[in-house]
Amino acid sequence: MTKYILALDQGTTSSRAILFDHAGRPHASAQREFRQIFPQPGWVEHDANDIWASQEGVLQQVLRDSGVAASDVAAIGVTNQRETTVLWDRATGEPVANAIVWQDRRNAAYCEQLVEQGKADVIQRKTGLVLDAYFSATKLKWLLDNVPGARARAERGELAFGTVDSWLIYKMSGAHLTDTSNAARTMLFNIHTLQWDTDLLALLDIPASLLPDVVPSSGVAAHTHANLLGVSVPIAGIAGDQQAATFGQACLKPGMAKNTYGTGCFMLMNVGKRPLPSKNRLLTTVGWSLGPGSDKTDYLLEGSAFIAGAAVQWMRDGIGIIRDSSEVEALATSVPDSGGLVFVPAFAGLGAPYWDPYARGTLIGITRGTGKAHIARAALEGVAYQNVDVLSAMQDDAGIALSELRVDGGAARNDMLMQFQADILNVPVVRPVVTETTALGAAYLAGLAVGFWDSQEEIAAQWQVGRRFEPAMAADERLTRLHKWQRAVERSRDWSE
Ligand SMILES: Nc1ncnc2c1ncn2[C@@H]1O[C@H](COP(=O)(O)OP(=O)(O)O)[C@@H](O)[C@H]1O
Ligand SMILES: O=P(O)(O)OC[C@H](O)CO
Repeated sequence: MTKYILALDQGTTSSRAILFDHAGRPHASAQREFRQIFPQPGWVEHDANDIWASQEGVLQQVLRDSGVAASDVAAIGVTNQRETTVLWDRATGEPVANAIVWQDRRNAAYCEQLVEQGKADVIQRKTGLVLDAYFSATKLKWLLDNVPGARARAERGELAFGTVDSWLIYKMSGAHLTDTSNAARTMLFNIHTLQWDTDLLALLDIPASLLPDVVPSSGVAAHTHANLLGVSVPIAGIAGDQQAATFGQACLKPGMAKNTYGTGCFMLMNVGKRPLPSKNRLLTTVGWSLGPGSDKTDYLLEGSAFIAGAAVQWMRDGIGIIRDSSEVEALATSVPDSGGLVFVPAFAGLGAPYWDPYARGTLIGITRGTGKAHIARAALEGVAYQNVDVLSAMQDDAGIALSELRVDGGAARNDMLMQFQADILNVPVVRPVVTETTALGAAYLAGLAVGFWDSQEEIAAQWQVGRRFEPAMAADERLTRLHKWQRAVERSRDWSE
């Protein structure tokens, strides 16, 4: 039997390749950063060729460095930064423009026009999404309307659109497809019928010929070109990174939730086999489809905060109060508290449940005694406070109280942040042994499809607690702090003009 599943994790700032063994443990990994392009304030782009070059580079490197033969890889799982929009020429395989990244806000005004035209309700009903520039649809429309000749070429059937999963799979195999979890992030996909929605395509003037075929998240979808690895390997798992992390955290039953602390923070809760509409401006999204049809599909509720680890990066690169992200914990714990300072990390507006693109980062309560340690502490606390708003919206929507929150992502290695998160949520926070849960989720989806793993029960049994953080804050202190946080949030809102 083949020995490994190879997961490709294409994130916002880096591409990773990880080989997983039967126990669901990482055997070897490789990672490469790639270029971020900021052409104007609020715009964020990637060169899709850089994305592919970095991903192919780590794919080859992990096999070379570990000495694992491609013939020992049972299948490939692909997981990716979501919503980021790639448009390429079917004949040459060349992108027609830079990819527009999920963080890009260039279409905020157009989205407001759609809201004014009363389109938000129909969009939420069909797609589960809050009408926002975050999703792919308005990014694709922008490319068609602004890249010279693109619309005419699209109408002649010469171009292909895809999220990053589609782009990577096209480069590896020539197939043009995506899975239900990624399709659900385009704002063009009906999450009830699991098909592209013709009304939304018409509303946004998007030719259907651009779109990839939609396949289940687990299932042999394509095979790699033989010249990529010397042998052809099945591509058998595909999922957006946050959905993959939810699967990798084995949140396989309704009511189970995880939070990933990367650049941003993404909390997702399994709500079962039916999409649950949110009354609190959270997103309803496809988690994964283990086969065709909605009875094989798990749905999730999602709340995102756009800034988490990025606040730590800012303290390192922007104001230079730390030299390395790992120093933030020692600095923050060098003071007993934040000295009354509150930090709302709304650098890119506020995500769920506020959806305020005009909010901005706010540091309030500065006194003569405020020092850099207080700023570090307030920043970590601010990352955690944002999740209180998201979790209370989620518990209200789902009608349940969470029994524990599973956590992962680069900033989840920060023990102070995790303890404060447990305290302020009043919910136990649990960090697993394997924290590469995004890649692991993609590996599980691929491995289930080719019989490398047999069942979801086997996967759930592999999940192991690394460390558990129990809430230890008195209720009155928590409420006092949350009240102060709410006041700070109000001051951060509606700031940018
Ligand atoms: N010890 C730490 N404490 C807090 N944040 C950290 C720590 N180490 C890394 N980070 C943050 O984690 C983020 C990287 O996590 P990762 O999961 O790789 O993110 P992404 O997938 O979004 O690129 C960075 O923003 C970094 O600032
Ligand atoms: O690349 P990440 O890990 O920051 O994830 C980005 C999300 O998929 C955006 O929706």
